[in-house]
Amino acid sequence: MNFKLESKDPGSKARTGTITTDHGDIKTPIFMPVGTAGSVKAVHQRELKEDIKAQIILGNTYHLYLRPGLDILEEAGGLHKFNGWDRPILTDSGGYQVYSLADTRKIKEEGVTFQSHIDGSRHMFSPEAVMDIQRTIGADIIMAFDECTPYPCEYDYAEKSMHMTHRWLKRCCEHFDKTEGKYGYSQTLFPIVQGSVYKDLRTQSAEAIASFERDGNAIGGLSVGEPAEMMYEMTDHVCNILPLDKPRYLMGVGTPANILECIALGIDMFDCVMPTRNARNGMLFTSEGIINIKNKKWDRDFSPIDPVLPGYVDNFYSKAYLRHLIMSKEILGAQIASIHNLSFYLWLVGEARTQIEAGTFSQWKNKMVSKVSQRL
Ligand SMILES: CNc1nc2c(CC[C@H]3O[C@@H](OC)[C@@H]4OC(C)(C)O[C@@H]43)c3nc(N)[nH]c(=O)c3cc2[nH]1
Repeated sequence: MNFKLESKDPGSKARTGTITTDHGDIKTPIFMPVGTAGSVKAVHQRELKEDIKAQIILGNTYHLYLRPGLDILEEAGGLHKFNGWDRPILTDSGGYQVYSLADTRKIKEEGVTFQSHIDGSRHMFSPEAVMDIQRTIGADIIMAFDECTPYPCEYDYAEKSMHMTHRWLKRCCEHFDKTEGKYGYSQTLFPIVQGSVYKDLRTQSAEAIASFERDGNAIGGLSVGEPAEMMYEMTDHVCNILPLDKPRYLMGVGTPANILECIALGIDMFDCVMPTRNARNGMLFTSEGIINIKNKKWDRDFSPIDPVLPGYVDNFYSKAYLRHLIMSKEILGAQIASIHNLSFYLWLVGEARTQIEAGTFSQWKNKMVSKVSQRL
C-alpha cells in the first residue's frame, strides 16, 4: 500500500492524497460506508459504485467471524469475492464491537473472551487470532486489536488500557508480519492511537504508534460520547505528532460538520454508521442542511431530494414521495434514504478535496459547517 500527499490547504492542516492498494486507488479525504456484516445496509454494490461513488467500504471482524463464519468466507475466496465488492475494503478488528455488542466479555492480557450476541457461544479474541481472522476475511487494510476506552474514563484506567493496547499492537505486528495474504494480494495493518481524553496519554500513544512505522495510522477512543470540542482537541493534538506522509483514519466519525472540522485538523479517512443508520429513520443529510423527512412540512414538497447531488435517487424521487415511503415503512424508503445520505457524504468529502486543491478550503469549510448542520 502507498500514500502520495498531493495538495495542502494554506489556512489549515487539510490535505489531499491518493492511497494505492491492490484493489485500486482511494482519493483522500475519503468517507468509507460502513458494511458491518458484509453489506452496506439496503444498498447494492452497483449503487455504491455508480450513484454513491464509494471508493472503499468497511467490514467488521466481530460480525463476519460470527456470521457467515471464516470457513464460508475462505471457501468464497475472501470477502471481496463473497460480496462482489472489487474495490478496497477495510475491516475493523472487533475490539470496539466486542466492547459494545458482546455479552459477558472479559478483557485480559491474553485477549478478550466473550459470548456471541447471536447464539451465546463462547469465543476468545487475541491479537494473534484477530490477525488470522482478518487475513481470512481478506480486507486490504486491517486494524490492530485494541481496547477502545469508554467516555468518561478514569485517568489510570485509560493509562493501563493504553499500555495494553500498545503491547497488543506489538503482538499484532509480529504475527501479521510473519503471515501472508491468502488470496494473492497484499494487506496492510494500521495501528490505533488511544489515550482517551488525556493529552499526555495521547502524546505517549501517538508517539508509540508512529514508532511502528506502518503504512497508515488510526485514531481511536473518540466519538464515544465525549463533547465535540474534546474530540477536536484530541484529534488536533494527535495529528501534530503522527507522521505527515501516512494517512490518518479517525474511527467512527462523524456528522458532516465533524468530518469537515477534522479534515481541517489533518484527517484523511472517516467512517460512521450515521448516514445509513439515521437514513432508515428518515434523517437526511443534505447540501442545504438536515431534513427530518417525517416532518409533515415535506408531505407536499414535490421537489427532488437534493438536486445538487449527481446520483439517480436525488434527482428522480421527490421529498414528498420519500416521506410517504418512510412513513409507510416501505423497504424502498430505507434504500432511497441510505443511498441519498451516502451520496451526500461522498459528495461532501469530494467537494472538500476540490476546495483543498483550489486553496480555498478554509473559508469554504466555515461556511459549510453551519450550512450542513442547520435543521430545515
Ligand atoms: C462511532 N464511534 C466510534 N466507532 C469506533 C470504532 C469502531 C468503528 C467501527 O464500528 C462501527 O461504527 C460504530 C463501524 O462499523 C464497523 C464496520 C463495525 O466498523 C466501524 C473503533 N474501533 C476500534 N477498533 N477502536 C476504536 O478506538 C474505535 C473507536 C470508535 N468510535
